[in-house]
Amino acid sequence: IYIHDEYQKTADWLMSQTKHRPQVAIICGSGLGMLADTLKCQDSFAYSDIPGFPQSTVQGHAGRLVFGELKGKTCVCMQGRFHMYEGHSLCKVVRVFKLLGVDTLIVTNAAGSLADGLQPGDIMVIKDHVNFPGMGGLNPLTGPNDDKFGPRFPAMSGCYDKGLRCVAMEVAKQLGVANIMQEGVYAMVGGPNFESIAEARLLHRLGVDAVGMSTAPEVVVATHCGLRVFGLSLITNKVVKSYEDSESVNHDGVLEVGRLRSHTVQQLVTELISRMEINNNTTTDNVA
Ligand SMILES: O=P(O)(O)O[C@@H]1C[C@H](O)[C@@H](CO)O1
Ligand SMILES: Nc1nc2[nH]cnc2c(=O)[nH]1
Repeated sequence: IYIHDEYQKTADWLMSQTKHRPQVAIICGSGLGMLADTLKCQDSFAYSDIPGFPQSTVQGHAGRLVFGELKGKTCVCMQGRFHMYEGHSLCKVVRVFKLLGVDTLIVTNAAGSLADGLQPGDIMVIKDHVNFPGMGGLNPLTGPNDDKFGPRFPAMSGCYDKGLRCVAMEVAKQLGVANIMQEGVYAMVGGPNFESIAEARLLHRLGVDAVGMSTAPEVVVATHCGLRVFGLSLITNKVVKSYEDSESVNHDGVLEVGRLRSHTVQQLVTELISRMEINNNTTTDNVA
């Protein structure tokens, strides 16, 4: 879907099918979809039944949109995301969430670590990103700008909300997992292949802490239309940076670490949502 009226049709269809009016949208990363199962009073829709929605094709991404309540907040959860490497035009479904009245977007992903201090199983709160495809012109905001959503030239400094990052660190302390959590910079590459050693070394030298194949386009679209954003990466593997290292990464291993840590990620996100203050977005500031 590309134009405002089409996003609106999708939003209207969803609002005709569910009484939930979400304040928070959550996009679940590889192996982290279990979060959606914890929503209370659920209404859920297969992507294939939602007018205008693309299909999710990757193992570990169920392809369901789940509405429900979490700690007194109404949420909508994408159990399955759309990746550029699946051949989707860069994902703008976040705009549907804006039209549903969502105030805050939470994104999670699985990522490989380049930083020495980040081990598999650690959680990285995303402080900032490098959108490699976006910088090269594969940007979801390419094309005529729709002023109803946001400005032609949106700023991206501060796109990962500082207040929410602070709350997340407090929550980690409260849950006793502060030792596995730190802030860092996420870089998106196009995928679907994992990094060559030379690419890994390049990313490391550029100051990237974790690398993955998603998130940045979603955050760009969300920031463009005025949503507040929180993001976290579950570190599922170390990116191989040495020619002496015989290890190699694979998607099953990524999903396995997701399974091992999904409960912790779920607790963190749930507690963060419980503590967050919501600005009522039913008047949708940027959206006419
Ligand atoms: O949807 P996310 O970004 O969590 O998925 C990551 C990147 C690839 O899609 C996949 C590789 O294992 O996991
Ligand atoms: N690009 C990339 N994506 C990932 N997703 C999970 N692990 C990795 C990784 O090592 N590299």
